[in-house]
Amino acid sequence: MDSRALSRPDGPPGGGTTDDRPGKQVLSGADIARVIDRIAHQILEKTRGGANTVLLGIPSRGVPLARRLAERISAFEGFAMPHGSLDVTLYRDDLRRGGTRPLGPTDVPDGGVDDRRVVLVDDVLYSGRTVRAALNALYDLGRPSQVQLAVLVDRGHRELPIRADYVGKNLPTSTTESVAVHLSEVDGVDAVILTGGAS
Ligand SMILES: O=P(O)(O)OC[C@H]1O[C@H](OP(=O)(O)OP(=O)(O)O)[C@H](O)[C@@H]1O
Ligand SMILES: O=c1cc[nH]c(=O)[nH]1
Repeated sequence: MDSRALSRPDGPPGGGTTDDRPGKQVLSGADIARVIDRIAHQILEKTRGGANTVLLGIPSRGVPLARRLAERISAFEGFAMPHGSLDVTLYRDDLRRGGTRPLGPTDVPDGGVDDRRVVLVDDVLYSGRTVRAALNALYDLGRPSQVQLAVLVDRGHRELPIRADYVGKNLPTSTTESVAVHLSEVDGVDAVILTGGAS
């Protein structure tokens, strides 16, 4: 994510942030909670009640999102939804372009990924390069029966033939804008902020 703007979770809906920094709040904390509930229901519908399914979040913010989805699915259906994390750092296509990135956690639930449906979870879908890296990382762990993708925000501008199965919010953006997802587990607040664009 891009962290150039911050806002408290329940700022003015649809516009303005609750502090002085630039950016437009496109999802409040309450909006994010509703979106997670919706995606949790959609996952249940498209996975025959979550059968043989594992949620794997892509660090950083995909991990708490996967955990929240699993918690909501467990609350709705009364079973423990397996969830974990999948680091993609070593599979990124920009590794040789310099800069260092800390490794994130890979934590696969008991039973692994072989012959199971894996739902990858991330906060933002943009070029699709992170998801490409996640697919390579995943297939080094095993052979899932199916892979699906859930994202909180799809901002367009794909550079690879990748699409999400579950989208919290489709957000048309320009390439000069940035989408910053803030989650309480990482950032202390829940909000999605759009920054940048033509000045
Ligand atoms: O579709 P893409 O063009 O790959 O962009 C989307 C990715 O960019 C952000 O991650 P980032 O690499 O900024 O790391 P972070 O999750 O640690 O913030 C975001 O969390 C997605 O994973
Ligand atoms: O705007 C963007 C683009 C990629 N990743 C993000 O988190 N935000």
